[in-house]
Amino acid sequence: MAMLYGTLTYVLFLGTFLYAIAFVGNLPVPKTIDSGTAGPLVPSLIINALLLGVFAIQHSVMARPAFKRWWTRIVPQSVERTTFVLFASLALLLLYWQWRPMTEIVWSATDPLAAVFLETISWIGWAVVLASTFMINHFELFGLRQVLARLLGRELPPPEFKTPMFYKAVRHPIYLGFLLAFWATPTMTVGHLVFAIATTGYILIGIWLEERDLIALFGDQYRRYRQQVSMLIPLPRHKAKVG
Ligand SMILES: C[S@@+](CC[C@H](N)C(=O)[O-])C[C@H]1O[C@@H](n2cnc3c(N)ncnc32)[C@H](O)[C@@H]1O
Repeated sequence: MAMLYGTLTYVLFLGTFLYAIAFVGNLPVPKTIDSGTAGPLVPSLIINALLLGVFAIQHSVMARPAFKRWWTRIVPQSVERTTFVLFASLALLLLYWQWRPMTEIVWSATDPLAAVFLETISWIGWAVVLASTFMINHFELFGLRQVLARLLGRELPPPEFKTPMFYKAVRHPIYLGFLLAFWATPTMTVGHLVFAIATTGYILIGIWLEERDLIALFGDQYRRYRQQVSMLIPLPRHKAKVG
C-alpha cells in the first residue's frame, strides 16, 4: 500500500511539476499565470497572496524536523515524505486552479532576440531545478526511495551531506533554478511579477530555515560549506575545496 501511495503521489508530483512550467511560461494549457480575464486588482491580489501563502505554510511547516517528529507518530515514517509531496502538489494544483490573472504589462521585450534569450534562461532554470534534484537524490526528495525501502524491508541510511556538481557552485541550485525560471520572461505582467516577488521572498525564508536544519544535522561540515560556497550566485568565495 505504501509503495502504491508513493508511486501514485510521485506521478501526481511529476504532472504538477510539468504543469508549473506551462503555467509560468504561458504555454498552451487550459490555465496559465496570465490566461483568462483580469478582475478587479485588489481582490485578485488578496486571493493570489492567500494561494501563495497556503503553499508557503504547507512547505515551511511540513519540512521542519520538529513537525516531522510529531507527524510520524500519526503517519508511518515510510510515507512521511510522500505525504509532504502530496500536500505540496495539492497546494500547487489549488494555486493553478484559483489563480487570478493580473494582466497589466510591467515590461515586455520588444526585440525578438531578447525575448528568445529570456525564454531560454527560463528553460535553463527549469533544467537546473530538475538536474539538481538528481544530484542530491531525486527519488528520496520525492518519497519513492522511502516507500521502496519499506517494501524491501530495508533500513534507510542516515541523511548524507552532499556537494556534487552544481552544489560546488552554489548551496541552493534548485532554488536558483526556480528564480531563473520565474524571473526570466519576455512579458512580465503584474500577476507574474507578484508571483516572482512572493516566491523569491519565500525562497529566501526557506533557505534560512533549511540552513538552520542543515547546521543542526551536519554541524561544522555545513558551516564550512557556507563559508566556501555562495548561497545563490555562483561566484567563487574561497579557494578551499568542498568535498
Ligand atoms: C527541496 S530540497 C532543496 C535543496 C537545496 N536548498 C537546493 O536549492 O538545491 C530540500 C532538501 O534538500 C536537503 N539538502 C539541502 N542541501 C543539501 C546538501 N548539500 N546535501 C544533502 N542534502 C541537502 C535538505 O535537507 C532538504 O531536505
